[in-house]
Amino acid sequence: MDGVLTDEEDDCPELVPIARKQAISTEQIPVTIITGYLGAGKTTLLNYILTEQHNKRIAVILNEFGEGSALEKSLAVSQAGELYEEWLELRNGCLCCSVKDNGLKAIENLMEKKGKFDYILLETTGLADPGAVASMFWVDAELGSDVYLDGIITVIDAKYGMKHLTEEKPDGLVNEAARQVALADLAIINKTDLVGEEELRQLRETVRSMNGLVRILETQKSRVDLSQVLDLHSFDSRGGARLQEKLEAAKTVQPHLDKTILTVTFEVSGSISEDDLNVFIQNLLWERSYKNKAGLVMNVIRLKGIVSLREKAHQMILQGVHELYDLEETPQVWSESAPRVSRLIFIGRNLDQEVLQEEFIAAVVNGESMG
Ligand SMILES: Nc1nc2c(ncn2[C@@H]2O[C@H](COP(=O)(O)OP(=O)(O)OP(=O)(O)O)[C@@H](O)[C@H]2O)c(=O)[nH]1
Ligand SMILES: [Zn+2]
Repeated sequence: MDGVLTDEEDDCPELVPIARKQAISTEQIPVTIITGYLGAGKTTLLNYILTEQHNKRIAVILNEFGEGSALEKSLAVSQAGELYEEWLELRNGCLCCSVKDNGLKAIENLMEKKGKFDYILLETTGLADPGAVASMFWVDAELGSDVYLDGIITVIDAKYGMKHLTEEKPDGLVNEAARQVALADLAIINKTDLVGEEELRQLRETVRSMNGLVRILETQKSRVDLSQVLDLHSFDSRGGARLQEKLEAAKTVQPHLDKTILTVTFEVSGSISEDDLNVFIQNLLWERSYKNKAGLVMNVIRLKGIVSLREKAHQMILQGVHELYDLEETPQVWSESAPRVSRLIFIGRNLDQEVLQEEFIAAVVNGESMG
């Protein structure tokens, strides 16, 4: 890059897919995002984790990003029972960049003032889109930040969850509760004391049909086994082996309602070139050029995969959240004796398994015919 950076360029770094990323150092602090509809039990979960967990210094952040148009937002952080507040200044025009810069800066400021935390729990407000918050931590972690995204937990109300998940929004958008389930690495169905076994089973199946990757726990008063909640490594290569198992077990499920979120998955043998994979993903996430058989544009909220790149001896993990995606090398080497297989899973709306698989196969074949 040449010459002087203008203020604007300085404030709004360009978003580019990052292929090479440094291994996560032990210095980086995990961030777990806790989301879920109003009253589902997020705060109860936070408090449970704080009382159960005695050997970690946990900072709790209550988040209001992306809501309203106020120019300043506060970030409340509690540690060891004390509450601190940091103010975020949202600069003109570019909300996502401002939130990204300032949210992390606020956390870094806090660590300077209060000493390092071992873990950050971030509770979003009930109507927030956790995708925006997730991408803030996810992208920046790759730029050498102090924090990294460990996982997204969605708390679901056993009694009212089904109503929230199946609510249709008048504008045809995906409702907030469904979006939160689509993004989740872990779904906690809470308040099981309020429902019968059949009601619980239906909710569990609905959650499963929306998100074929999510781990589901059922709780009362958000009491969970902490080892299933913290240090999930859902966004980095340390979660690779677990992801491979999940991908092999995942199935495309036909949803009951056609406007709902669904999961589709497929596997394709052979290898794809990195360029062709980028084109496939960018057509899907950025150009929005893939449509289902009804002619509706596919809308992917989350994607994951283990992919065989022609250029690589190692398995690659592919991850996507909304428009962001990332490809990371895993420690796992492809076996010489067995054929290579790429497995992908997509969570979103208007997805068609056959169409996606055909597009992916076309990209694999394209690379082969090029030599
Ligand atoms: N019956 C029952 N009530 C519960 C359970 N877990 C939490 N609650 C209650 O549900 C209410 C809401 O819980 P919170 O933890 O505040 O929920 P939240 O998701 O943080 O709510 P908001 O921040 O307002 O969106 C509280 O009154 C809790 O005591 C449960 O397992 N069973
Ligand atoms: Zn709360």
